[in-house]
Amino acid sequence: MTLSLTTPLWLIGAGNMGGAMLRGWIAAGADPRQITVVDPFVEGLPEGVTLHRELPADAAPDILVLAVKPQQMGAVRDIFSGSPRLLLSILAGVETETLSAAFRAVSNVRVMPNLPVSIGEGVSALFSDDADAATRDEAQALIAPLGLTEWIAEEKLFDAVTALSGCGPGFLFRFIDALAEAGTALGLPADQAARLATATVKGSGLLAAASDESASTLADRVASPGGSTREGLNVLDADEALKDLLKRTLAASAKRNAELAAAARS
Ligand SMILES: NC(=O)C1=CN([C@@H]2O[C@H](COP(=O)(O)OP(=O)(O)OC[C@H]3O[C@@H](n4cnc5c(N)ncnc54)[C@H](O)[C@@H]3O)[C@@H](O)[C@H]2O)C=CC1
Ligand SMILES: O=C(O)[C@@H]1CCC=N1
Repeated sequence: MTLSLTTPLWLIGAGNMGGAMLRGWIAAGADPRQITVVDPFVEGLPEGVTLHRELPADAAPDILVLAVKPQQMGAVRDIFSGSPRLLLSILAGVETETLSAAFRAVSNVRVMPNLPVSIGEGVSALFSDDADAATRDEAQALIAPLGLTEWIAEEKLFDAVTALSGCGPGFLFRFIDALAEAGTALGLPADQAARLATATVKGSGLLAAASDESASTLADRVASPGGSTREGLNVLDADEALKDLLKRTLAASAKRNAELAAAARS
């Protein structure tokens, strides 16, 4: 899916996530000359992108993508005098009402992307309660080249999608590390175990995405009756150990998003 920017886009904050979206957009064909970044510290931006260390006084962005940390939103709001037509915010836990009061955009769309957007394989959840159909289509066209996009019906579910797909890559990277370490504990060289673990997660994810069968059925296909996968699954399934661990993991992330929202409201 290619991206053609028809209007200039301003990206405020190009760190881990803003930078990943920027790379994803340019890889998808966006003209870097249509993109302006405002970031006091970022280095190594793609060629052709305009960089300002601070927001110029006469800046009047049409599309503003806000990608600073929630705790940095106040500093951006205080120097921002214009009213963008469309605000896309990726700030975890900062609600539409807070964004709308701070930036006075005509339309506000919350987006929760994840890190694989940099290679067009991300997941982005979107929510808006004030964008009309054409503006929602515009937001969708901007985000869809970065991977799967899903509109969320209620803003209260945003903390849940943030925990699942926004934070999810962090949990999966940890899983890859743990899988590799477990292989090393059985005697494999560490670098080889890391390659095997990474490729196993990659291939399994691709297969799950391409298959009509559920992940649960696919797990059963790996587990031959009386074989060794079943013995391993029995460990993960005992007392729902893995399910319980992930429920607690996502609940902790969702709780933190709610705390960030409360802090941003005040
Ligand atoms: N890292 C991730 O995987 C994800 C992050 N997010 C959201 O993305 C936002 C940014 O997170 P990260 O990229 O991880 O943080 P980060 O710290 O890597 O990036 C923040 C960027 O903002 C810049 N910045 C700081 N003050 C600024 C200002 N006044 N004006 C302009 N730029 C300023 C910093 O120099 C930095 O480059 C957060 O709100 C987070 O909730 C959302 C989904 C996933
Ligand atoms: O850790 C964070 O707060 C952000 C939100 C989703 C992923 N990273």
